[in-house]
Amino acid sequence: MSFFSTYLQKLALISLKNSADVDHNRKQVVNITYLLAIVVSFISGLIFVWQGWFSESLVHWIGMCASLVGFTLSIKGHSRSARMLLPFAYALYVSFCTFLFYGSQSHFQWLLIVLAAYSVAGYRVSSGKEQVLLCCFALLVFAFNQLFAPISTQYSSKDFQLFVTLATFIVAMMFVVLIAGVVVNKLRKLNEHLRYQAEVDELTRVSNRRKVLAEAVNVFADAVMSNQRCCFAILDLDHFKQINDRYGHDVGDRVLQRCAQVMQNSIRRGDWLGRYGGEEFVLIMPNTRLREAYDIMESLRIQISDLNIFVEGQDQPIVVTTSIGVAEIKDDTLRYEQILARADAALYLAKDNGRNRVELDMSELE
Ligand SMILES: Nc1nc2c(ncn2[C@@H]2O[C@H](COP(=O)(O)OP(=O)(O)OP(=O)(O)O)[C@@H](O)[C@H]2O)c(=O)[nH]1
Repeated sequence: MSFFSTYLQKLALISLKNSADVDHNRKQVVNITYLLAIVVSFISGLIFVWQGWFSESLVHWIGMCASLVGFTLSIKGHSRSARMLLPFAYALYVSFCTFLFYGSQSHFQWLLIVLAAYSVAGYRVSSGKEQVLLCCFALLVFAFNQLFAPISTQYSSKDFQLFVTLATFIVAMMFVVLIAGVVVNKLRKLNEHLRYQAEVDELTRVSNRRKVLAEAVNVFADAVMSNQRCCFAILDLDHFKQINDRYGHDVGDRVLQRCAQVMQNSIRRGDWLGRYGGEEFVLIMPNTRLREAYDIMESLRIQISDLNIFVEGQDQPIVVTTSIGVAEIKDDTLRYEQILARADAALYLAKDNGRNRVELDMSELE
């Protein structure tokens, strides 16, 4: 079932690959509904041919052609026409089959329930009126079939009706599963997108201040509970204002991006890097002693100072340096903000001592 649903969903995405279209999921629902209609009418047509009911099988082939037309319209971009055609083609096909072949006792008319699910997932939330109309339409057609279709016909033996009932249940179930899959997928992607927006700094693509400070709380709590060490470092690019003033804000942005990239590439698994604000970054290093943190920061400082950033219109590359302050958790540290404050004090020291250097929190060295 999941194998089938994966391939059906992929097929439904034929025309939608790489689409940034906001209607992406609704189109996918329309395509899935058409594909299911194609499969149902095709299998029904084959069964009728196998039974020797050649002329009767025409109803199924016409149903299949109508579904193919709708699917083609949908993938060619005529979404509105495809969306409008579907309920009518579907209702006509179900009614013809119920009246002419299966009879109301086969429960084939229950396939109309698919239109209710389709009205929810295939239309915009703002199209409430259309959705209600479609549900009413499905209900009316269902009632019409239930009340006026013959209970059985010459084609529908008891066994055949049982087969149609089971097939109807399976198709309706598959449809609901596929549509639920589309909706859940959409919600998952939306959730991921919102989380990305909430946690990632747009310019540098590293964690933003909110996210990295949330991780600082976790790392600090873990360190306290497991009686382990952890270090926080604050990194600040030197004389960044001059870069902005000399080369412009856009170039300043590029410099920030390149430096963030270097930092991101050189941090260890389990470390957390985030943009603290402006040209300042914070690095959280769990389970790390001050000396080890110093070595890591020293290596990072050298990598940044070795960066030659070429920009258009400039013969000489831009060279940027960074000052870094590092502090370690202490036995009497009660809140993570205390480590950050000590790292900040060490950073000021690095600036005061001439920049492009790493300074450790002095209180640790006493
Ligand atoms: N291009 C760019 N500039 C930024 C961004 N955020 C902050 N800045 C700039 O970063 C500069 C920071 O300047 P200062 O705080 O004076 O620090 P500095 O020039 O780096 O000097 P020191 O830190 O003392 O070495 C300001 O000019 C801000 O406008 C940003 O996202 N993009």
